[in-house]
Amino acid sequence: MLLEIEDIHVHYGKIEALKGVSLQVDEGEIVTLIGANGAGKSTTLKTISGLRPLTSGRITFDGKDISKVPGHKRVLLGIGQSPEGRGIFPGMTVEENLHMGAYARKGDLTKDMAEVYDLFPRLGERKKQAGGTMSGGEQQMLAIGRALMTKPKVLLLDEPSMGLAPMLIQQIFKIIEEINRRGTTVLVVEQNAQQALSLAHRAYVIETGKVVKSAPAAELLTDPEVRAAYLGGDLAVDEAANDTAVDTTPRNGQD
Ligand SMILES: Nc1ncnc2c1ncn2[C@@H]1O[C@H](COP(=O)(O)OP(=O)(O)OP(=O)(O)O)[C@@H](O)[C@H]1O
Repeated sequence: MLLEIEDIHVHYGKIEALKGVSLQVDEGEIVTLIGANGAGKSTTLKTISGLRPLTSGRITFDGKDISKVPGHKRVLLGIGQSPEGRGIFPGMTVEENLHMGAYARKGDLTKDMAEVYDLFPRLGERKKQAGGTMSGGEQQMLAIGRALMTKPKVLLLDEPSMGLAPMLIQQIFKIIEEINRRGTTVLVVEQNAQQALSLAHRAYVIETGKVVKSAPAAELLTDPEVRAAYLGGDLAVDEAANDTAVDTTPRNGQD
């Protein structure tokens, strides 16, 4: 197992945001964490990357207890995060932003930069453009590219689809799949449960700071409770809607 979180409790002042979350990520997997606003998804990722301290519980990464390891050292161990809201450096060019991702590494970055440009040709076309002048989708690509420059064993993605047009969402999810195919384990937090469950191997559902379900992602796509809460309806309703959509029989006098 690459990453294991055991019974973590996390507070913001007196508010307990995580009330005993446990989850595991195996090497090579794409795992997703879905849940409503405020459920604790982002907090879980921030706690894994070391941006939030644990009140109690344990995080083990690559066989090592990292619960008390500071965030900048977790990056060196192989935990890379693309944060919610992207957090790129707006005044720096695309190229400079990518270099920042690798600031703690020595050696020639040419090959790694080329790999990011291969995944995101759009970034390659815009190496000298300031990050802050890029479109939302391009900034999302840049944030993921920058996280990849840390050479992570696990890539943590917080809401990669946020604020993007449907076509771009498809594109970003395809790229995440390709990043995983090339060998990086992925833990992705998403509001867009349909997309996330279609992409991931396994999924956890989190509600008010607790994991309430975990299963293969494909199973959750047809789980009635998950459908009702996160996928906008139950399967029977969707199937009925599909039947109507493919029914091309002319209706006399109605067209
Ligand atoms: N900086 C903060 N200070 C105080 N409370 C916070 C802070 N950040 C998050 N919280 C609270 O912790 C809980 C979990 O928030 P979190 O951002 O992890 O949820 P989320 O599932 O990622 O939601 P969203 O999808 O809306 O981003 C919420 O009740 C939230 O209000």
